[in-house]
Amino acid sequence: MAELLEVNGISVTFDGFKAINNLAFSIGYAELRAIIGPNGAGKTTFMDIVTGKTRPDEGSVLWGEKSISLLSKSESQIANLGIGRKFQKPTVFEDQSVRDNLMMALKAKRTPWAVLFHRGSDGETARIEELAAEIGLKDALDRRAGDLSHGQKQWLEIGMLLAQDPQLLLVDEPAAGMTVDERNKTTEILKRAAKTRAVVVVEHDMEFIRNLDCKVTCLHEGSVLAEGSLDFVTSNKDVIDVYLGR
Ligand SMILES: Nc1ncnc2c1ncn2[C@@H]1O[C@H](COP(=O)(O)OP(=O)(O)OP(=O)(O)O)[C@@H](O)[C@H]1O
Repeated sequence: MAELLEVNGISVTFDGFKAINNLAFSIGYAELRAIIGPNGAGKTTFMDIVTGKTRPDEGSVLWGEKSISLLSKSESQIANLGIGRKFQKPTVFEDQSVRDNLMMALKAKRTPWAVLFHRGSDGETARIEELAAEIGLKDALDRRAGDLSHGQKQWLEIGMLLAQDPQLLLVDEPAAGMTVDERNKTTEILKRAAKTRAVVVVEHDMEFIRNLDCKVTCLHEGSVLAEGSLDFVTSNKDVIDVYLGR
């Protein structure tokens, strides 16, 4: 398959309400994509479908070179195939250090066989330092995660996901509650991460999306309303009408 993820014709109905309506979406192997859309557009439901939390009533969700159908996979199987998800609220182990949080995430990736023969390696220490540098927390490795700022906790959680080496990372509203400086750093982290994997960012903050400088998909009523550059999407008449509630 030319793309990493190809979603076609998916629909989901909750109690007679069509939350996702014949949605098509695809993303390449190393691509950054922003998903926008008004409240209730179906952004969260879409991510729930990709991660196996919600099953569509129809359509296909194909993954990777072998076009594996994700619809027959459980949530944990999908995670193991290489799809990581970051929810809006950071969930780190507050009483553990940044280093230990990253270490736990690295260990979670290992197969039972590798865990059995694990002795703790230089390679692992180096990988933790590399991850900490990627998320701008190299100087905070020995700090208690609970003492980090909101932005730093978000980066730590992104680092914990990167430790598991996902091929696709889904990130829900990363900029919410961040200072301008934290937002800028988050932009850098996500752009860097997308150089070697696919990253999908669901976000309401248009300035943040502009700085991501990537293709944008606008959802509305469970379908793609417009797709392209941010300027292209935000100058689309249907998008303007939806955002202005017309
Ligand atoms: N489990 C559910 N049962 C019933 N309705 C649901 C369920 N999950 C989502 N919906 C409805 O489906 C629609 C799409 O919701 P979804 O949360 O995917 O939108 P969203 O684009 O993520 O919105 P927001 O930007 O507010 O997070 C909404 O109208 C929502 O109320």
